[in-house]
Amino acid sequence: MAFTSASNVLLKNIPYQFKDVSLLDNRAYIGGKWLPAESGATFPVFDPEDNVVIFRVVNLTDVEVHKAIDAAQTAFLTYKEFSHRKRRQLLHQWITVVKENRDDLAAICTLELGKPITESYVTVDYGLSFLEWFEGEIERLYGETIPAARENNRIFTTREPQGVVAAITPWNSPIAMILRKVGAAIAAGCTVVLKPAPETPMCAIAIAKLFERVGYPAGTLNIVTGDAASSPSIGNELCRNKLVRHLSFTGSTAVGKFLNGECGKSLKKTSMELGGNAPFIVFEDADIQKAVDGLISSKFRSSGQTCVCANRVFVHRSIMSEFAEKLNATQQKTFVYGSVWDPKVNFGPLYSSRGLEKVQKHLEDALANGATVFDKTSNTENQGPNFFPPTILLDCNAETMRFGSEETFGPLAPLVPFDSEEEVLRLANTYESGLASYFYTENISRLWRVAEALDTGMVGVRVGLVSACEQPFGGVKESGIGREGSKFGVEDYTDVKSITVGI
Ligand SMILES: NC(=O)c1ccc[n+]([C@@H]2O[C@H](COP(=O)([O-])OP(=O)(O)OC[C@H]3O[C@@H](n4cnc5c(N)ncnc54)[C@H](O)[C@@H]3O)[C@@H](O)[C@H]2O)c1
Ligand SMILES: O=C[C@H](O)CS(=O)(=O)O
Repeated sequence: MAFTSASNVLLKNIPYQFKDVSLLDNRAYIGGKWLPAESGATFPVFDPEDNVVIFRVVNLTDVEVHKAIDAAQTAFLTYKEFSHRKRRQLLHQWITVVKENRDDLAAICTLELGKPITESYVTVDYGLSFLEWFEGEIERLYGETIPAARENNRIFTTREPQGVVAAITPWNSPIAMILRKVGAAIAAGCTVVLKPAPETPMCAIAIAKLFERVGYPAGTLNIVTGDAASSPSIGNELCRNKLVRHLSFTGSTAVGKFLNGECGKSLKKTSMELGGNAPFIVFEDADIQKAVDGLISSKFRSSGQTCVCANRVFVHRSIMSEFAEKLNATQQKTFVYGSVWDPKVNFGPLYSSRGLEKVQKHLEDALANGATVFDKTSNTENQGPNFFPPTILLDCNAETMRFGSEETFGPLAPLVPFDSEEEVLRLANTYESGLASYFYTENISRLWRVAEALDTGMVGVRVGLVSACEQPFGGVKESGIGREGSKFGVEDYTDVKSITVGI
């Protein structure tokens, strides 16, 4: 297998040869220029497989962020005059270059996130599906004519792009999260200042490298890299600068609440895609193997590191032992471990030691409060420092154990017994989050009752995966504001203007 350092940016040899090394850049992208931090500061990016530093990326402050916002505003004044047809044609070109560089993008995702390479291709294709959906939406951003009460008036509406969007994205599924957010804003006619997660900045930089090859005005997309948690001036600038019309955040509920509050001071529009704590309910009349397959695809996807992963697994007491047996047998047959560069491997490490610590704390807490581990997952030896195997817990209680009120974000499947529909709906709806929920039943009346009763933005019925470009993605309660993907995702970056004409 060829071992090569793709450029002086990549600080580690990997078993992959980049086709286009120009995608590997460690600088910020502002006003169409690739720039270092004015302070010269950089921050490290680690390989989750072995905690080795693989990149050092520029670490900006509000100084550069302010310049990026100015560049985005200047670009907006030009870009907003482009016809919808021209915007669609440009987006189609971006889609084409992303497709042409799919292999390198998947490799960068595997490098930064420790995602098995096959899963990285899935996340690139998932991100592409959003761009393709948004391309179709651009020329459907219709207005309306409205019958006026006053006879000599005529009223019509238009949908207008809001302007500069500040976008902040998380480390998990970085390519998809960036394209789902930035693609919608660009399709709507807005310009963007993107602050990617410090764990996966190179995915954002590579996407910007490809964006740059299309004929957008300089400053339409800007990338400001930095560890905003330890350098709050970045977030302060994005929240306070009055040229920013919309702050679109995907990340933890705690940070989302903070940013939403800050944006409230200048009454910015915000989109918030926050944390979840998905209940996964298996009723006594469910097809048990289908429910097991659904849980495998929800709970263990991306090693449990998605916002829509099942977090609390409620199983009717009468089928608990059969369900647990089938779940363990199925997960032992499903997962292949080893190097994330091996296309046969489908289960990778957690994204960092911080992620590992959180899952370990949830496991220890559950065991200390009466839970027991069901069997031991086989053949997981000799995995890296951030590896945590798929783990099934029995005798769990969602009201007394931490997983019941905190997002685990790892491959821990706590099975909680329940006895009635009323009890499980009360348990499912107690938590402040309301992103996704799932349930399995073969009873059609129960299907409608429970789908309508679950207090989440998205419900999966006899499926463990709800995410798709055509589906409005988002939560209620403390899981967020607004929807991404679908037609709603693009409309969220437009304002409806009403025009009344006297004749
Ligand atoms: N609802 C969704 O669509 C969705 C999708 C993916 C992840 N998530 C959630 O994201 C979380 C995991 O991602 P994470 O660990 O990157 O979350 P995080 O909130 O720690 O960070 C998310 C982003 O916010 C930035 N950030 C952190 N503090 C900031 C501040 N003070 N000012 C400005 N920016 C700041 C980070 O640098 C990163 O870019 C989980 O809770 C998961 O549920 C939600
Ligand atoms: O982790 C959060 C993602 O939005 C989940 S998904 O990749 O969209 O299913």
